[in-house]
Formats: sequence, C-alpha cells, structure tokens
Amino acid sequence: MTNSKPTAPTAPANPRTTTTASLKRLLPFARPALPALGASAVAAIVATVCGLTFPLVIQWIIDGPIARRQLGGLWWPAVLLVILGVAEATLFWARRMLATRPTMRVEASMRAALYERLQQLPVSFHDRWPAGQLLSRAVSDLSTIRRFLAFGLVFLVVNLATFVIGVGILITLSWPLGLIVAALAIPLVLLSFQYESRYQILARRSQDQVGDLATVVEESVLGVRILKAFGRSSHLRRSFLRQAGDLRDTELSKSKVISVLWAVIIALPEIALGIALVLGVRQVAAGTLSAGTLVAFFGTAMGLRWPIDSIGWLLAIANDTAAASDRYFEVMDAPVTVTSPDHPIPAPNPSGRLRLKDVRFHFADAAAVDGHPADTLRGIDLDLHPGETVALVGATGSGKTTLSALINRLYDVTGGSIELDGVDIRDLDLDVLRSRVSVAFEEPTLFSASVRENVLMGKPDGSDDEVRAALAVSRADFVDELPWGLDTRIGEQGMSLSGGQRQRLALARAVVAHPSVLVMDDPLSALDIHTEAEVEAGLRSVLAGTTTLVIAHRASTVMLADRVALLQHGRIAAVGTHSELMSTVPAYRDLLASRDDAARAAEVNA
Ligand SMILES: Nc1ncnc2c1ncn2[C@@H]1O[C@H](COP(=O)(O)OP(=O)(O)OP(=O)(O)O)[C@@H](O)[C@H]1O
Repeated sequence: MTNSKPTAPTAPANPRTTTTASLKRLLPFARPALPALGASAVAAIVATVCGLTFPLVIQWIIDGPIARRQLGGLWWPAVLLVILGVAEATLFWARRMLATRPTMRVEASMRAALYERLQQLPVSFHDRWPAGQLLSRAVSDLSTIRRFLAFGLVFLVVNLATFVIGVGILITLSWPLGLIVAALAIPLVLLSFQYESRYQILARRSQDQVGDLATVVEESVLGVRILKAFGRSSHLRRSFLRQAGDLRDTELSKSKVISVLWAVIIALPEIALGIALVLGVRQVAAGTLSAGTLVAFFGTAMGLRWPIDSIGWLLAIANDTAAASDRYFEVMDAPVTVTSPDHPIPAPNPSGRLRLKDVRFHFADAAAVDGHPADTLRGIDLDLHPGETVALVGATGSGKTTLSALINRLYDVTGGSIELDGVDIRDLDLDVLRSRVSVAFEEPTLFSASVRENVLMGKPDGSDDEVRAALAVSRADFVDELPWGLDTRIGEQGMSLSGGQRQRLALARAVVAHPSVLVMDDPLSALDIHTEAEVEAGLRSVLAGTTTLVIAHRASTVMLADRVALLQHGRIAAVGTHSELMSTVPAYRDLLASRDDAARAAEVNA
C-alpha cells in the first residue's frame, strides 16, 4: 500500500488550557491513589512540624537551663530532640513508601488505558500519528505524571502547609518580624504567575520534541538496512542531531526561565531575613525580645527555606505534568470513528456473499477538488458470490489496498455500502465482522512471539492441529526446521525470517479460522513462481468454501480466481474471467503483460 504519513499533530489541541485545568483531568485516574497520597502528605506535614519544633526546643534550652545555668535541666530537651529527629526521619520514610506504590499503579492504569485506546482508534488515526509521538506519551509523559503525583503534588500541599504553620510560629514568636516573612508570599505569587505562562509553552514544546526524536530513532532503527545500503546514515544522523539540538535549546530555555525565578525566590527570603535580623537584634538589645526567641525565630525561618526554594521546582514539575496530561488526553480524546453499532443486527448464518454497492471513499487528508476531498474510490459496484474467488487487478496507486481495507472496516466507506450476507457491515458487531472477514496483508507483520502465537492471532482458541493445517495450506513447512518448531520465537525480538517465510506465516494466520470471507492483498508477492504455485495449490482447498477477494499483480495469482475485476480511475472498469478480459480489455492485457515481464526479470536476476 502506498502510505503517506503527514506531519504529526504536535501542536496542542488547545494551547492555552490552564495548568490547573490540565492537572484536574488526571483526577479520575489518580482517585484510587488519593487516600494514600493524603496519608503521605499527612506524614510529611507531621515530619515538617517535628522539624519546625527543633528551634522551639533550642529556645527552651537557651532561655531555660542555659540562662539559669542549670545543666541538669538539659536532659529532657536533649531527649526530646532525639525523639523529634527519629520521628522526622521515620515519617519522611513513610511519606515515600505511602506514595510510591499507589502512584505506580496510577501510571500503570493510565498506560493500560492508553494502550487500549490505541487499539480502538481507527487506522486513519494511526495514519496521521507518528509512532514516536505515541511512544513518548506512553513512556516519558506518564513517568512525568507519576513523579508529579508521588512527589510534586505531595510537596505542593506539604510545603504550603509548612509555610503557613511556620509563618504562624514566627508571628507567635514575634509578630512584627513574622509579618516581614509573611509579606514574602505576595511577590512570590505574582512572580510565579508570570513565570508559569512562559514555562508552560516551553514544557509543551520540549515534550513534542522528545516525541519527534523518538520517531527519528524508530525510523532509523527500522530502516537501518536501507540507510546503510544507500550510505545515508550520516544524512539521518544530521537530522537526528539537529532535532536533538532543538530539544537541547528548548531545555536550555526552560532552565533560563527557571533559573531567573529561582534566583529571585532565593534572594527574597534572604532580604526578608536580613531585615528581620537587624530589627530582631535591636529588639534583643532593647530587651523587648529574648535571645532564645530570636534564635528560635531564625531556626524556624531557616526551616522555611526549602518550602520557599522549592516553589520554582514545583511549578516546573506542575507545568511539565500539565503538558504531559494535555498530550495524553489528545490521544485519549481522539474520536473512535469505527465502532460497533449500539444495536448490532444479529449476523445471519455465514454464506460469504459480499456486495459492494456504489462504494466511495476518500482519505481524511485527501487533497480537495472543487472544495471536496478527492475520492480514491468513486463508486465501486462488485458482487462476490458465496465461495467465489475474485481477483482485483489495477494499476499501482489505483486503490486496490484501500478497497481491501474497507471490507473489515479498517476504514469506513464515505459513500455507498458494503454488505456481508445481506447486512450492511456497519450494522454488524465489529468483532463478529472481523471474525468472519480475514485479511492477509502484502506487508506481513509478525509479532515478537512464537510461531504458534502468531498464527493463532487469527483464531485465539485454535488447537495445534489447526495451526499445522493452516501452515500446510500456506506451505510453511519450513517451521518444522526451526529450532523449536511452533515454539520458535520470531518477530523483532526473535528469529529473523525471509520475506517469503513471513508472508506464508501471515497467510496461515489469515486462513486458520476458516473465515467466510478472505481478503488477500497480494499475499504471495515475495514468493518465487514455484513456491507460489505450491501455495496456490494449498490455497485452492481453502478457497473452495471461502469467498475471496485477492489483489493480484501477477497472472499466476489471477489464475487462482474464478473472475477478475479491473479497477481503473476509482471504478470497476470490467469484470470477467481472465481469458475474457485478456481477449476483450486491452488495458487489462497491457497491465498483466508488463507485470509478468517485470516478475520474470526479477526471477532471472535472482
Ligand atoms: N493513509 C493514506 N492517506 C492518504 N492517502 C492514501 C493513504 N493510503 C493510500 N493513499 C493514497 O490512495 C491511493 C490508492 O492507494 P492504494 O495503496 O490503495 O493503491 P494500490 O492500488 O493498492 O497500489 P499498489 O498496487 O501500488 O499497492 C494512492 O494515491 C495513495 O497515495
């Protein structure tokens, strides 16, 4: 199939959704983890309170036993300090333990939902989305979301609580000095708002660039042979380095924005503490404040440094997560346009009668002609009788693969209808339709699994005998020679097979369930003429009871068929037996002659 993949929809669907709105969308997934996250936040707040109590104990020591020179009075405060230290450490440990497991479960459930959605989404969605963009959403965006839930969200609550409690303590110790520190909040909030809008755009850009980079890596790994053969590795490396450079620049811009914010965030408390120190020392000198209270004030104020300093980091991670959430929901919100009807018509007993009535189809991104997307198929009428084999022949790019993809609803027709056993296929339950219509694609995709598992994708509950029968039909006897027979692992993580071997396994997968309709997109193109003849002999036994539409490029494949349909300019231009068309339709004769010359030349060269 000639397949073009237009540019990725990398721009956010709604670029100015607020961070809170984007984060709120995570709630349904995060809800099961909320009790544990709440407990984790409580543990962290209590730990922080322990930490904030330290300076008060020190105040007690200075103003009590030390001022009165009663060293015996030091014991109790010392024991209290040890207890507070142990409690703080234990609670921080508990905070992490409480948050880790539930947030990992959230990440896993979001990933499972994404995977499920990707399976449901129509092929037209996958035509538009590069794999790297989906991969980066499934891996790095979900990790960002988990880290935010486990740490960012908890610290956001804890640090806010710490700030409020700490400022409360400061005001109790000395209200004028405490108010100076409390006033810090005003510039911090204003600054954070200003910074957020700039950072949000960069966060989104960076995550999209990670997706683009993943796409380049994926393409260069899948196409490594072609790159090497054409000596184009350096070309792709340059493109990779350019994109990696773009990502680096965006990350640097993020750092710049955040470092300015951090510098201000760190400077503001220093200034506030400096002013408080001067005023505090004067109060101690004037005797209106005890030395212990001043030490306690500064001890507590130092305990507020981390909650204030971390604002920059927390805002960054919140914005990264908001962008990750937007990206995740762009996929989750994509419409599933090919679905089972709400009330499917019960499928009649399968006879295998297939009727295409004035079928029209255009791709969503087809170029417009007179304001309408140009039709690839412009009114196909074709009747396949039960058990009949029809070969579909047409020039390259004439729409044969497109037509074959309509029959089990990989795409839906955009006009006309397709009927199976007298029922419009859109009125049938999708699973029922796909169990009755089997497809063998020209490009045989095998999965990283055993031979048995790959074949049984066509019939999950099939037995070994059925697998062997299907392999016999497709003449895939080479399986017996594989090191572990049916258990041999193939696909990307397993043994490499030749193109012809892979096509024969894909054919076995298509015929194992004895479908009532079999659609074959030039399934024997990688076989030599002799093996093709053997496979065709095997197929004839299956095809006798199955209605078959076979896309044919060679006369030898056409020979399998009872009738041949010629596809021209988006319509069926002629239907008849091979010999009828050979004698009456010059376009058909020319097409097959040129194809067979090419096939013979390829055989001779091989
Ligand atoms: N996903 C897609 N999006 C947009 N246009 C597409 C898509 N897939 C195919 N096309 C276009 O539709 C037309 C028909 O393509 P199709 O693959 O069906 O032709 P074909 O007859 O099977 O070709 P071939 O014999 O070379 O395999 C071509 O012009 C092709 O560029």
